[in-house]
Amino acid sequence: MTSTVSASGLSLHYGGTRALDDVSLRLTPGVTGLLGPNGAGKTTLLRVLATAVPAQRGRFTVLGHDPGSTRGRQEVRRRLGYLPQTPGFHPDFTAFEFVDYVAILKEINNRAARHREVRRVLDEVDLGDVRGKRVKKLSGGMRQRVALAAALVGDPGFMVLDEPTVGLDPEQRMRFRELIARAGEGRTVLLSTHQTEDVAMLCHRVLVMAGGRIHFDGTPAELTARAAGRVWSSAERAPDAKAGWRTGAGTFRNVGDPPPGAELLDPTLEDGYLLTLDGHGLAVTA
Ligand SMILES: Nc1ncnc2c1ncn2[C@@H]1O[C@H](COP(=O)(O)OP(=O)(O)OP(=O)(O)O)[C@@H](O)[C@H]1O
Repeated sequence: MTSTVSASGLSLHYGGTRALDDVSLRLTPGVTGLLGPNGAGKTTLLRVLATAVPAQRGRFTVLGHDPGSTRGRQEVRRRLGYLPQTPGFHPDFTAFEFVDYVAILKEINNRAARHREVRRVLDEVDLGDVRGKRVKKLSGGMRQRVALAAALVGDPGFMVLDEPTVGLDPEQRMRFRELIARAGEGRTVLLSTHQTEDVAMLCHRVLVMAGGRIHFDGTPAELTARAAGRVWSSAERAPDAKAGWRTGAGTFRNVGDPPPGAELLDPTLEDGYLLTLDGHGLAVTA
């Protein structure tokens, strides 16, 4: 399959901090999850790919356009939908006004066509009924949907979503998950998240970052399989486990290298993720 995004050797240092360190990747249609601990470099990678900040080294293309030139950057931005970690809402804007403002920035100059597009994307995220409400009056989940609607303006071929489900309650998160899945039908979405469950349920592919580098690039099933035979149950705390906690049933669930004869449990994607981080200077002991 042809890649929507193709990046090689992306690096970006802030003083002595290597926020991005020689990152290469290819993204294809569908939702790709980006997991990593705080400070891993996820937001930096997303900001570089969204052309919000230039990399100091390396290059990338989006749908064949190279943002290295002013013209190329413009072409990339026309094809991009970006939901940043903190969408800059003007609190007095209505949902319609905010999305319309983004549509103006996206250079949809014909007023009637633009307003049609704003209504279309608000309907797509099920906010058609509240488009006249002020953003500050909406719930957190609705506000995130307004931000998603803004990112959907102009039907972009590539979408970058930075922790869009953070702070949402389970019902809102589930609803948002449906919308992300819909957004990923036929288009390329890169989703940064701390929710391993979202990745397990939504993504056809997952990247794990730590220390500015990508340490895993594969399917969710492959990430889960990394923990096969490495999750076990015990009656007592297992001192050598990399992570372990007492479950509601009173037994311990451990991740790491089990002792002989241990009662093995089915691994989850989160187990595979924790084991991937191990060995990259990150403690995973609970
Ligand atoms: N503008 C900046 N100036 C200096 N350091 C920065 C800046 N932005 C990011 N960093 C540093 O770069 C590293 C990567 O940060 P980044 O925000 O990309 O991580 P992240 O994986 O998105 O983290 P989180 O999950 O907490 O959002 C961190 O060490 C961070 O402190």
